[in-house]
Amino acid sequence: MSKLFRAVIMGPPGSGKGTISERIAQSFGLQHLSSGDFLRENIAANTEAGVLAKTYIEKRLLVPDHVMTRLLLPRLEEMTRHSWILDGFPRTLAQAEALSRACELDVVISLNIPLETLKERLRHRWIHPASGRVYNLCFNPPRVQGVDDISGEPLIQHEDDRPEALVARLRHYKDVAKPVIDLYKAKNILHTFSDTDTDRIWPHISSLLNTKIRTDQSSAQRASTN
Ligand SMILES: Nc1ncnc2c1ncn2[C@@H]1O[C@H](COP(=O)(O)OP(=O)(O)OP(=O)(O)O)[C@@H](O)[C@H]1O
Ligand SMILES: Nc1nc2c(ncn2[C@@H]2O[C@H](COP(=O)(O)OP(=O)(O)O)[C@@H](O)[C@H]2O)c(=O)[nH]1
Repeated sequence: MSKLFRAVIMGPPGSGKGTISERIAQSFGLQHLSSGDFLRENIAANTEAGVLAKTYIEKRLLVPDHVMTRLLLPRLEEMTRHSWILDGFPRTLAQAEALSRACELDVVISLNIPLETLKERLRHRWIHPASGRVYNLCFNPPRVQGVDDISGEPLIQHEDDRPEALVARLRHYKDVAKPVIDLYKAKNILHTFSDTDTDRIWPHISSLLNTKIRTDQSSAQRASTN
């Protein structure tokens, strides 16, 4: 059996984590687990963790680490037979440490996108709140303006995506993410990509994953034939 592949994608709001994770999921067959989408599913289903998480999200606070790990780690347990990419988790050092105790990561992708680009993207980001599907009026517009392609329901914009809110969100991201990035750098699994366009970053990510997944699979095959 080929070795399972474990990846995490990190980056500030608007850096393209969701967009790139979807491309990775489609191109490499990895399952994409977005912490934000998973929280929204739990909120919609009124689970205990969802009800609790909602109180923090409404106040624009991070959900506490113990709530996030109690929610996410069992979900990952259910995915032990799949290769996956995590988007939005881990967000803090405590979450990263809890994840390290649960499994070994192969690759961490960190997106480093200029502030002006993030502002511009988020200004044009439209979301289908029920599914988490994301559009951009220039980059990937919906077929009908203001309407989700699949459900036909209306799209919304987040208050937090206003350019005025972004600087504070970015500062917060940098403070919280720095120790996580340092941890993955020390483990030698961090790969950073810097550009203004997802389409220019994508070939580099794609060739990194091609190398990693192929190398891992052939060494797993060698191990199984020895
Ligand atoms: N790993 C996490 N730890 C704590 N809270 C989280 C985590 N992931 C998501 N959340 C909570 O869920 C909310 C929505 O998450 P989501 O990832 O969809 O959007 P975001 O973090 O606001 O921005 P973006 O997706 O643009 O980076 C967050 O604002 C936060 O309150
Ligand atoms: N113009 C432009 N928009 C992009 C590009 N990549 C992603 N987007 C859009 O930018 C917004 C933020 O991307 P998203 O994947 O949601 O980022 P996340 O917040 O890191 O998950 C979305 O509206 C995307 O459709 C790009 O290269 N150019």
